[in-house]
Amino acid sequence: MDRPFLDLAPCGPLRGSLRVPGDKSVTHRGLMLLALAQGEGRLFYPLKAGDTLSTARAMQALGAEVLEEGPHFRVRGQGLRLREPEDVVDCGNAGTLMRLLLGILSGQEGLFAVLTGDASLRRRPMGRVVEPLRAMGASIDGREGGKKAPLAVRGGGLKGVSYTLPVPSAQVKSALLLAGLFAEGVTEVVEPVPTRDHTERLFRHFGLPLEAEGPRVRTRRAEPFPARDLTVPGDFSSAAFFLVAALLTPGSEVTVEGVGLNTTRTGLLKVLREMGADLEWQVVEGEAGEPVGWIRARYSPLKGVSVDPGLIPLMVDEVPVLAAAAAWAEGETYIPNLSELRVKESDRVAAIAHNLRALGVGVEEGPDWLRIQGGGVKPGEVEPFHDHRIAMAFAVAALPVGVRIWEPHWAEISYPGFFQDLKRLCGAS
Ligand SMILES: O=C(O)C1=C[C@@H](OP(=O)(O)O)[C@@H](O)[C@H](O)C1
Ligand SMILES: C=C(OP(=O)(O)O)C(=O)O
Repeated sequence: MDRPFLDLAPCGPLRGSLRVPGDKSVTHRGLMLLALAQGEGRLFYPLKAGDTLSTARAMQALGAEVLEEGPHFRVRGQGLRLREPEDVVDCGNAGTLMRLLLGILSGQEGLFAVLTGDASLRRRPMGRVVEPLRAMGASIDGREGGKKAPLAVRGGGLKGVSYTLPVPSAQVKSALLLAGLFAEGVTEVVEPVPTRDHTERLFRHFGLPLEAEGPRVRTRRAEPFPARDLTVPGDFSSAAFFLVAALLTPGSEVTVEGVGLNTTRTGLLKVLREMGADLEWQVVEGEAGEPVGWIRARYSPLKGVSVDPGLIPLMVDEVPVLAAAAAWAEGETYIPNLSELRVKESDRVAAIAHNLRALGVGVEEGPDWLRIQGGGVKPGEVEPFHDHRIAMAFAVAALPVGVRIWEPHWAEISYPGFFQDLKRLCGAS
């Protein structure tokens, strides 16, 4: 069978400004919380992409109304009580959807639901949410004793627990906090390493119970709560591709506007600055408790660095595009603490190493680290391994020399229109 591909010509300087699509994490959570609210609320500028459309469909299957109004969504919630779905709920490619929804469904008294997903999602570890949810009293079963989807949930009977996250994961934290809204007593999550805090900010936006004290976050059983409109900031993870593209293409200057600048997401900015990047940013306003502003990137000769392992959870989805920057830097870049990347949409450590080699870049791969020899890339072919971030990051890595990208449509999981935006900024038609 013919596989689709996209040939990108070498890109000249990138110039201009853009707005990237809405934040994926906030869109997933906004749809879920509006589905649990009472009455109607609008989600302004949400991400409408593969992953978040899976969430919209899932919440509809659970009884919420989700209507498109131009670029926005209008959601009519079910209150805290969802409807039993008539069929298996398909979470597509979205880990965030499956894990957070497991938390919500565990709390639904008597409701039965089965969650599945695509081949990638069915390979990903679900034991990390199933185990602590079972400790709260949830009844969940699935493949490999509940470690893999499809997973069947019979909701109800939850009691709060205190749970210390064994791996830094905002998805696990969020699943437990959502379950905690339906549990007797207090549910506490302790995170030794901070992760993105969108769930906590949205709990506050909707007036849901939340106490945060250092590494501890607590919630308790929620009373029915009214819907409230919510504006989604631009996705920092999507902006990152254009920032790095500008940094490594001579003569470039790109400004991304209206982008989320939550510091639990922007670890990449620190690493790039340390590499010598000419980057400026400013918070201009707050939306739904999230800081929003602009970021400007100008072409900069970069140098290799040894990345602080503590920054990885604050840039977990940006490691592929950091590898693109490292490929163009002078000298070696060492990126540690990557074990979580092995269980994303693809094994991203292996996918990064494969594509760097395909572009003529020296790379060594360890169990949880990468060592990349900078100095530029050669024209070649990019294999996304069915992973949106790999497709986009390596389009960026090869931008100055041109590249063939196999199955470019994977980008639509988080960024429909990515290649059009890239071509526009490159001055191509
Ligand atoms: O909570 C979220 O919205 C996300 C958390 C991260 O996953 P983990 O919780 O597995 O680290 C991230 O990789 C994913 O893209 C989105
Ligand atoms: C890991 C990602 O998403 P998810 O876990 O929701 O599939 C991602 O978007 O890079």
